[in-house]
Amino acid sequence: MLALARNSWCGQLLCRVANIEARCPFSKSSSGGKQAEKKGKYRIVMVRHGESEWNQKNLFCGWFDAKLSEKGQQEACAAGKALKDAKIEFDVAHTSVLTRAQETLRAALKSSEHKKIPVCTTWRLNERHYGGLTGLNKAETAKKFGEEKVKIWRRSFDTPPPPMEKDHEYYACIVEDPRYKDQLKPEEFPKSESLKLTIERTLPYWNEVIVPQIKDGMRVLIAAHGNSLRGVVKHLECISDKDIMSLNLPTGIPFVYELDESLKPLATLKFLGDPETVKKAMESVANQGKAK
Ligand SMILES: O=C(O)[C@@H](CO)OP(=O)(O)O
Repeated sequence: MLALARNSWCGQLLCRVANIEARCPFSKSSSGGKQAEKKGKYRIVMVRHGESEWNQKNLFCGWFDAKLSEKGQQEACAAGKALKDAKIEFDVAHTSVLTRAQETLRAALKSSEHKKIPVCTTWRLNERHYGGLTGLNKAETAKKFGEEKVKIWRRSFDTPPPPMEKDHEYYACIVEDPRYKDQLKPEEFPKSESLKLTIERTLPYWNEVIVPQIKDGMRVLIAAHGNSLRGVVKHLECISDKDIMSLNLPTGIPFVYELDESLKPLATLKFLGDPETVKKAMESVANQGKAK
């Protein structure tokens, strides 16, 4: 059994949990139309953190622990309001080790006036590690290396960015962060991660911790990151390696999956937000990698 969860409450659950086979029978033809409104046997809600200070500066962030910007705080509060308006409640929440995801979770639960719930924290939900690109400006990087190259680094399925070497400006503050002490040995830290590598470390947590909770009837909220959540979405909807390139999750807008008894989504993800705003927010994430 993988020692995945830091929180002892989650640890207890892990001991009860056997490996659960991943299934992905979802097909695009079952999405949209009236099906999108259908209520599933289970439901899962996810939210990408609100805008971070490094999102605001358009810097590759990855495992650097940027805080939420003021706009990000507001987005997190708005996410909570959207959850409250939709009358969605939770029994447990999962988040990453990184402050921007934890702050988002806290602010969303607070603004939705939610009761206190257990929160499980794991590095497995962290943003993908941006390696040597960490701290670089995305638009300047596109100017230097070309937009196509930056798109491959940002969105391709299996091309990792260049590795973060030990002399990198942000290497020490990541590897020496005491919050990883009981989760990762120094040699286990990624040097950079593609989406494929991110999925390989996120899915065991999904399968062994989150899936059993959902099947136990718990109402689960995940507050995490653009790419760790793209991995979960890819898995749930069986999106191809090629098609996943065009999915850009907006900051701070919760999305919902209604799931059947085998955790197959009844429809594609449904954002709790006005469609035009969601569309613009997704385009703006995609455009961050353009040379300006
Ligand atoms: O910089 C990052 O860590 C991520 C998310 O903010 O960026 P991108 O959208 O380029 O994958």
